[in-house]
Amino acid sequence: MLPFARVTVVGLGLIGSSIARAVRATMPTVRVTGYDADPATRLEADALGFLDDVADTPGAAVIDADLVLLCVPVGAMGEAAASIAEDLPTDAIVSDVGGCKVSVAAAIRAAVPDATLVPGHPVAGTEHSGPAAGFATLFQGRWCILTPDGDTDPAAVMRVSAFWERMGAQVEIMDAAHHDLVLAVTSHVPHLIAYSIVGTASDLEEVTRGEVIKYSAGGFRDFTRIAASDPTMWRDVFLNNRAAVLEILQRLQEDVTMLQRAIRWGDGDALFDLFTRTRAIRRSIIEQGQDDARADFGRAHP
Ligand SMILES: NC(=O)C1=CN([C@@H]2O[C@H](COP(=O)(O)OP(=O)(O)OC[C@H]3O[C@@H](n4cnc5c(N)ncnc54)[C@H](O)[C@@H]3O)[C@@H](O)[C@H]2O)C=CC1
Ligand SMILES: O=C(O)C(=O)Cc1ccc(O)cc1
Repeated sequence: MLPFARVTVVGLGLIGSSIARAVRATMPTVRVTGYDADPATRLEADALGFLDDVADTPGAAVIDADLVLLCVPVGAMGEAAASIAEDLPTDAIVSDVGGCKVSVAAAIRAAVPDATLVPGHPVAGTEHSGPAAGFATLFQGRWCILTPDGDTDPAAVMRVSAFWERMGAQVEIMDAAHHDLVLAVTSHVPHLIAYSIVGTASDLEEVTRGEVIKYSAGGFRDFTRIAASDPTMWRDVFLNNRAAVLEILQRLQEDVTMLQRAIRWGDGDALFDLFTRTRAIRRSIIEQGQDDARADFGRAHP
């Protein structure tokens, strides 16, 4: 039996449009309605044809939904939830896909205090955004982390889990604060490092931009992919996962200082030991089958 019959996606970008496509591919009898605050995006989504209906207002989009998925930037979650509050059916489940969970759950909860809320985060994505960038297989073999609070109806959590599993994801239930710390280490700070190194390279006066592009082989090229990620989305992630990101950045700074000392004092053993340890981590990721040509990010254990 299907967990939901009428799903509404609010925010029709990379993730929202991928969910709509994945539902069509894996649960073809489920009706998917979409809404986006940007009229041009609504038109584009309609033309791409991955929805059964494109609504003109948020209220019309949710009026008979049994699952509403908020797929907007983290900083817009409260506003998006408020826009559906009046028309949300009392028995509908509200979920989201935001990359940080504590602040997002609080913003949604404040806007729809009586709704059944099952916050989520599919740990799957790309550096692209918008409705044309989505694809039906995005969540296959990837983790989706759900962060319900202790009071949430377990049946609602099970239905949202079943929904993600149908789309090929593997579900993990986690405390929201723990999610935010884990993702700060594995996703948020790595993105910050990429934004930072690509910015530094392009600012260097003695190296022309032309040379940066011409000689961007290997590692630097990988950083430029990450640093091409959506500016609105990532600004919001950093502003909404402040404490965890700052804690991990502090640790990183200490570790970089240690490397700086090792280089200054010619301590080759310290460098060699660290590089040996990090190589083993990469190898264990590959052995566990988490590597992927598209992106290494968030592949579920087999
Ligand atoms: N991009 C990625 O790789 C991943 C993103 N996420 C999360 O998914 C969410 C969406 O990200 P993307 O799909 O990549 O962004 P996107 O930029 O492709 O799409 C976001 C859409 O939300 C719309 N929007 C903004 N405010 C709105 C509002 N108040 N009401 C209705 N629509 C509104 C925008 O017009 C845009 O079309 C973010 O919270 C992000 O943290 C989660 C996993 C991966
Ligand atoms: O493209 C990549 O490498 C990513 O890291 C994708 C991604 C971006 C944001 C998320 O919250 C989850 C996954």
